[in-house]
Amino acid sequence: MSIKVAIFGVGLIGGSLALCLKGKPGITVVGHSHRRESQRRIMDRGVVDAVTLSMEEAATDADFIFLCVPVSKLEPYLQQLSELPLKEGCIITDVGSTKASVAACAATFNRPGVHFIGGHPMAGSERSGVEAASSLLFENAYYVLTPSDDVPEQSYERLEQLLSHTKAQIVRVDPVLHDEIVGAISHLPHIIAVALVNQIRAYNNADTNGLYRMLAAGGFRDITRIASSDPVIWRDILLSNREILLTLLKDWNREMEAFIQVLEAKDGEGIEEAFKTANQFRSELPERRKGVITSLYDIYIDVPDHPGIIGQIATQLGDQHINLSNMQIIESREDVPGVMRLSFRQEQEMERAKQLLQSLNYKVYV
Ligand SMILES: NC(=O)c1ccc[n+]([C@@H]2O[C@H](COP(=O)([O-])OP(=O)(O)OC[C@H]3O[C@@H](n4cnc5c(N)ncnc54)[C@H](O)[C@@H]3O)[C@@H](O)[C@H]2O)c1
Ligand SMILES: O=C(O)C(=O)C[C@]1(C(=O)O)C=C[C@@H](O)C=C1
Repeated sequence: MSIKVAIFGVGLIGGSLALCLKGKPGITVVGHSHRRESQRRIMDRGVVDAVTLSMEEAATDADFIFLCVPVSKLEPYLQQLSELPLKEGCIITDVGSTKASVAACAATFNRPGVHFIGGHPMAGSERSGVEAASSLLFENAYYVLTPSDDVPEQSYERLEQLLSHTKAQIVRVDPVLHDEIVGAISHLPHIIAVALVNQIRAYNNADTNGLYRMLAAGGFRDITRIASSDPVIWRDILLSNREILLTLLKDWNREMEAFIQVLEAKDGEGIEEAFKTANQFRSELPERRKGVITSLYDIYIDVPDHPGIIGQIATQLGDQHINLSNMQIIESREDVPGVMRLSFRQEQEMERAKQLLQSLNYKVYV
C-alpha cells in the first residue's frame, strides 16, 4: 500500500519529520514550499522525494498532511486546505507549539472523511531551517496529540502508527491544558532567556569594555541557549499563547519579588531553601533519552572538542563490536572539553563500552 505524506513548511521540524518518513516502505514524502528560492535547498538536503510550490499538487491524494509552518500561518493554511479536493480519509495534522487556537479553527471545518488532529513534538532546537533538520530529533521525545472527541479512533491510530517512525512517545492531551503546561515549561523559559540576554547586553557597553560578554561562562550559556531561537517562530508562539503567558509572567514577577526580599533581609536560609527546592524538582525531571518506550543505558565521557571526535569514538566502539544506540555532544565550547553522551540499548553493551573507554584513558561517568 502506498502512503503519500505532504509536508507544508520544510524547515527544522517539517524537515526532521520528512527525514523520519522518507524511504520507509510504501511512503512517499512531498514537501510544499511557499518560496521558489527554498525549493533547491530542500531538494539538496534530500529530506523529501519531491517538492512543489503548488498547494493543490502537494495536498491532492495525500493520506497525511503535516502543517509545519509558523503558528500564525496554521489557520490560513487550514482554511485553504478546506477548499481543496482532499482524499477521503485524509488526516491533517500540525506541529505548532500552541494547540488551542488551531483546534478551535479546525472545529469550524466540516469536511466529511477528513480529520484534523493537532500535534506538537516536544523536541526542537534554537536552530531553524531545513539545514538543521535531523532524523534523530524526536527520538524518545514526547509527541503530543490533541484530537477532538469527533476524531474516529481509527484515524488517531493511523496517525500514531505513522508517527512511530519518529521513535517519539505519543501522549494525548487536551489542547487548552497543553497550552497552559507548555506555556510554563517552554514559552516562559524562552521569554526569560531573551530578557536575561537583553539585560546583560545593556551592561556590556564601552564603559565595561565588553567584559560582560567576555566573561559569560557556562551558567549564562546554559540558561540562554534558547534565546537564539528564531524571532518569527517565537513571535507567533508568544502571541498565540498571550493570555496564559501574561498570567505566568505575573507569577514570575512574584518569584523575583521573593528573591528580592530574601536578599534584602540577608536571609541565607531562604536562599538555601530556594536552591534545595528547585534542585529536588529538577532532579525528578525525566531523562529525555530514557523514554518509556525503550530504556537506554547512558554513559558520559569528557572529550576534546575537535572535529572528528564523534567518528573516532564510534570507530573505537565499532572495532570491539559494541552496539551504540546514540551519541551526542551535550556541552560544546570552543575552549574546553565537551561532554559526550553515549547511549546503549543493553546494560551489558554499556558496561563493555565503559571498560573500553576507561582503558583508552577517557574519563567516564555513569
Ligand atoms: N523550533 C522548535 O524547537 C519547535 C519545536 C516544536 C514545534 N515547533 C513548531 O514547528 C513549526 C515550525 O517551526 P520550525 O522550528 O521548523 O521553523 P523553521 O523556520 O525551521 O521552519 C518553518 C517553515 O515554514 C516556512 N514558512 C515560513 N514562513 C512562512 C509563511 N509565511 N508561509 C508559509 N510557510 C512559511 C519556512 O519556509 C519553513 O519551511 C512552528 O509552528 C513551531 O511552533 C517548533
Ligand atoms: O530545545 C530547544 O531548543 C527548544 O526550544 C525545544 C522546545 C522547548 O522549549 O522545549 C521549543 C519549542 C517547542 O514547541 C518544543 C520544544
